[in-house]
Amino acid sequence: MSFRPQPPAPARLNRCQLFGPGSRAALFEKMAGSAADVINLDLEDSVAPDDKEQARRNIIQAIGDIDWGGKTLSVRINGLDTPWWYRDVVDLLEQAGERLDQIMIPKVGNAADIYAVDALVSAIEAAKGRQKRIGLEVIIESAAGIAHVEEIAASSPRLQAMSLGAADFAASMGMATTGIGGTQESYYMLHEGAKYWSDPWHWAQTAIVAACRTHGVLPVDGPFGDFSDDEGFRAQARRSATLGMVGKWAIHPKQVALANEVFSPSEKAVTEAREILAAMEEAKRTGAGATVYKGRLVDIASIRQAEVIVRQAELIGA
Ligand SMILES: CC(C)(COP(=O)(O)OP(=O)(O)OC[C@H]1O[C@@H](n2cnc3c(N)ncnc32)[C@H](O)[C@@H]1OP(=O)(O)O)[C@@H](O)C(=O)NCCC(=O)NCCSC(=O)C[C@H](O)C(=O)O
Ligand SMILES: [Mg+2]
Repeated sequence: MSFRPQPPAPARLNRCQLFGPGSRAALFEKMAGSAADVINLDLEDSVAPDDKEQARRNIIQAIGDIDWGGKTLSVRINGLDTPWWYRDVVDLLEQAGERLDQIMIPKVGNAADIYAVDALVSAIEAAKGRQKRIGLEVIIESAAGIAHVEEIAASSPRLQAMSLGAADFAASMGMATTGIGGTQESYYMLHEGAKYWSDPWHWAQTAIVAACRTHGVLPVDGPFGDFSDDEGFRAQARRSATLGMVGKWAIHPKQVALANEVFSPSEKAVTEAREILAAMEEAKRTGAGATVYKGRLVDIASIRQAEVIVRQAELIGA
């Protein structure tokens, strides 16, 4: 470990972030009743320009009126290149109640983007005497965002989570696809006449995970567009979980259970992790730094790996 220890990410569940347009207020109660850990009420790309003001009013009212239970409640504001974002922040913080937990900033390109929102949020919190400090989350979904991912992860103590937005990311990078996440037909290796598909999202995901883990931020996989393809969603989510991401967005309620399934450690994984910790306790007692568990090496690094799984299980209450 470096002299500067790795800070822990926020200790809360973030297995699934369920999105819904702020212009469809009839969905809000259903979102609140879902099994998602995080709710994202959207003011950005799922809301048509003519509906922006009504969507903002709907969200402000729903934050106070609806029982959101123990969920993290987040609102995605409009991008900083639009005329709407400052009014989103001002109205939300001046008019919405204390139940709001987080603001999501889309299409961030550098640390200054977060600084701008942080400054506005800080001023309104002080002026209005808001008691709860609002958290921020960001979407990496542009070439500039991924190029500056590390400074973005380090940008503000308010920053809680960072997602990959596959749709805008693909557009900004000029990727030859209209797919939102998942396997891309043309991204394959050819070996002896057989195709082997590769993962075009992998490098961006690992860059996000590394930046987030360095600065104590939760790394999250964004949307999977084809909500009729459960196995495609599972495969994408399993790759993300294997890389260190903690959860995934749901753009339809049927994706919530899939995300919760993938991002909750299985009973078998939790049992193994606890057994590894017990085996290492026993090894330490006898002065050993390594031992054998089920025919394979486990050592002090295995303790840290097992602790990740056990901590997650404890958050879920498993
Ligand atoms: C995708 C949808 C437009 C589909 O809506 P709909 O046609 O109403 O779906 P269904 O008829 O299949 O709905 C079945 C029941 O589920 C309820 N429902 C639908 N959506 C939601 C929801 N989001 N939360 C809770 N409940 C929902 C319906 O009311 C039906 O209920 P019932 O009649 O009682 O059975 C819609 O799902 C939708 O709008 N999804 C969210 C879209 C969104 O927010 N997009 C923005 C995030 S993705 C993005 O921005 C890209 C990203 O930035 C990037 O760049 O990658
Ligand atoms: Mg987007």
